[in-house]
Amino acid sequence: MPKRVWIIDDDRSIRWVLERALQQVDIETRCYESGDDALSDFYNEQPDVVISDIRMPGIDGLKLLQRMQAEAPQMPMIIMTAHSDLDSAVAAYQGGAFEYLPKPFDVDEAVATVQRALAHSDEVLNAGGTVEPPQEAREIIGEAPAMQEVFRAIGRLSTSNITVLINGESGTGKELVARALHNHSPRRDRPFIALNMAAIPRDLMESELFGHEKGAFTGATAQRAGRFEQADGGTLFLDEIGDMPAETQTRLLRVLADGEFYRVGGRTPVKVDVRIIAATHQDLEMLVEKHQFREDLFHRLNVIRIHIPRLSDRREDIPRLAEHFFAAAARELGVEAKKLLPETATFFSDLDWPGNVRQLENTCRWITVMASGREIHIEDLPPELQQRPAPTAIAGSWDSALKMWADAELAAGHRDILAEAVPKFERALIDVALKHTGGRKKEAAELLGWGRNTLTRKLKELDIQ
Ligand SMILES: Nc1ncnc2c1ncn2[C@@H]1O[C@H](COP(=O)(O)OP(=O)(O)OP(=O)(O)O)[C@@H](O)[C@H]1O
Repeated sequence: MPKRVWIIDDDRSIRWVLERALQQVDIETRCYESGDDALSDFYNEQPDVVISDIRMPGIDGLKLLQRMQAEAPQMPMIIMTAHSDLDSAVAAYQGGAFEYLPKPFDVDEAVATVQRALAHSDEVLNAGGTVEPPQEAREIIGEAPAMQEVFRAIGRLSTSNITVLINGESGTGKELVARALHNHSPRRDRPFIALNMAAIPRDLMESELFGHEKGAFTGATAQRAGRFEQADGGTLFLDEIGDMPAETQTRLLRVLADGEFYRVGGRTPVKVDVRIIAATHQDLEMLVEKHQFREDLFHRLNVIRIHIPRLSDRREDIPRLAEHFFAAAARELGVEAKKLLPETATFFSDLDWPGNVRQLENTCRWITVMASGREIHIEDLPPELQQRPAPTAIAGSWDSALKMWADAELAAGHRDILAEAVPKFERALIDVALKHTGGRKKEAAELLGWGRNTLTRKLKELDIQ
């Protein structure tokens, strides 16, 4: 069925532009000059997505949002306005808008937003009505080679239903990748169910996974479907699989082999078709060796393995990730997005981030709340991050910071970049050497590996006092 989008704007040219752009991607559109006209139709039939201006004669876009949300809370609405003031953006999000588009907007961007809203409404329908965070919150950022490798794997697996085992430290984005695998798989229109083994009490695990019959145990007052049944036709994401108790491992293995199972206390087998994606931060091979994880189950899960690098192994992604999290935090909190000053970005990229992307995300949220200015200085960072980065972190990454700088310079159209970089480089080394020798030039020259005269000449050239 073609998707239907309503466009509501008193400006004819906007209606026309959006209508044409959406029709080109096979989206059915209907246009309204006023919110009141749209509303009276809305009580009879509803589109998949509404895109509406705020300021219009008659009912305004925000009130319209309120009325439509009351009628159809699951339907995504996109709010646009020429007056891209903070207040209307905040009001739009608080009113439950899916996205806010300040005018003038790029038409492609508007179309992409509508498509995201449509995908979101599909997802909500499939999830049985629970509202999940907007799609763009799940964008995976990764230009580092190791992340490109992950993307390629997602692409290659997009036509298959094969079992995948994801490895990576806590907070590296395992769940995000699992969702991406699902969203790019033939099962994308079916449910994605995530379950964290480490978060479920042992004695509830079986009933959580396989459901139970009424009366199976004290408190089982009604029959309940387990996660396997809920995920039928779709994907079941088993996070922290290394924490699965031995007896559940045995049951899981049987389900994977037979494609059927019994609810707790049940006698009739339940058949399901579920794709398993498992994840762990542990070394499963080692758990197998120590007899803490069944070897046969390990082999069933370990068909395709995706490794997600720790954040400190993809430092080049840190500035973009930070920017992404600042934008998200700003939206959540209804404030302007913070921006890292270049030296703060470098400092960020040099940190070790033991909590990986999740720690970076939390830090960006903390800064958004705590820092007063828009531009973030090193002093604005949480105190525990302000200590000097470990020497290995510095040694390992100054060249990547340099590369980032060069990249930005060239992207900005600057030329002759060595002429700027080399003196900076020399000045930095000379400064540090002089600091180490308390300003004594002869020794500093030695530390640098220069003759004394060379240092004197350089000091003059670089105008260092
Ligand atoms: N490459 C990325 N781009 C954007 N956001 C990311 C990226 N990687 C992780 N995140 C975000 O960081 C947070 C942690 O990611 P996620 O929950 O997927 O990690 P995890 O490896 O499953 O963690 P755990 O093992 O602790 O459950 C999430 O909010 C996720 O959206």
